[in-house]
Amino acid sequence: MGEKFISAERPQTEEGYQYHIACKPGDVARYVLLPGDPDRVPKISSLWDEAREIAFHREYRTHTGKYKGVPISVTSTGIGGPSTAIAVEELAAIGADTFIRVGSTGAIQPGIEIGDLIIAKAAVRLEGTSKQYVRVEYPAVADLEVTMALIEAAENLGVRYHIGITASTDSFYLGQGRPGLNGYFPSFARNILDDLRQARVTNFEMEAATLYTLANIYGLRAGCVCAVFANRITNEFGKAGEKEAALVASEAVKILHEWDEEKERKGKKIWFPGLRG
Ligand SMILES: O=P(O)(O)O[C@H]1O[C@H](CO)[C@@H](O)[C@H]1O
Ligand SMILES: O=c1cc[nH]c(=O)[nH]1
Repeated sequence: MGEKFISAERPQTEEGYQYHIACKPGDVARYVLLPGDPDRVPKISSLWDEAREIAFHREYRTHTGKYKGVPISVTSTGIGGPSTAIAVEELAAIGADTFIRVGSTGAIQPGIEIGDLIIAKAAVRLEGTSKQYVRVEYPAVADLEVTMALIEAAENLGVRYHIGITASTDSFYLGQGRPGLNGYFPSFARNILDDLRQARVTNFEMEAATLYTLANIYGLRAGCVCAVFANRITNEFGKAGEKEAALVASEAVKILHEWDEEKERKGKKIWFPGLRG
């Protein structure tokens, strides 16, 4: 990437390499999948027709390739809002406009099993990053098209999925109602899980609220599909559903690409079921 940056306000090199993600214009597709874990990047891109590693800098690992002929990228965000906001800022600056978080999550409602998928139609903003962008009353909502494409992909693939509201936290332990070290569990943390469950929140994870808030502010599209690793009702934990989430997200990109072409042909701003055919 080189070490000479042309601005402190928006650090990038003359070629347009972004300071954190180490990618430049042309390196990523308009559709970018966003797992938290850098190890998930090659697992996701191995499901595509072709892929190559573009960069791996800090927590940001990027692969670009094609899925069923459609240009697609994946960049890991690392854990939490701050690093996710940086990923969105820098990916959008080099041409990405559609994001799908491919995460893991903890389910807090009955009837959701380890390995099931949860598609988040909205996110409770329990993280801090989005609050540095806009007032707390602003909603963190998913894009309608991306969410519909995720649902269609999950249906086509025949996987078990749920649609819900995720709560995105800055803390995996206290913030998600888990006791800390040596049983540290203050009263404000003890009730969080039950309060959110009563409000029909489906799950906990740590990035969707930041992603949705920034996407709406900037006029980008974002959605989220997560594999359930933790069942907070039965106290089970298992790393299942990762491949299914990656397939659903990749397939959703193919669907979105078709819908985007259909919109273009018909001069429409948004895809809706009646447009089909
Ligand atoms: O598996 P990823 O995508 O990292 O997502 C979840 O896993 C991490 C916590 O274990 C947090 O990033 C949370 O959101
Ligand atoms: O319980 C969980 C599992 C995965 N990711 C989270 O943030 N929480």
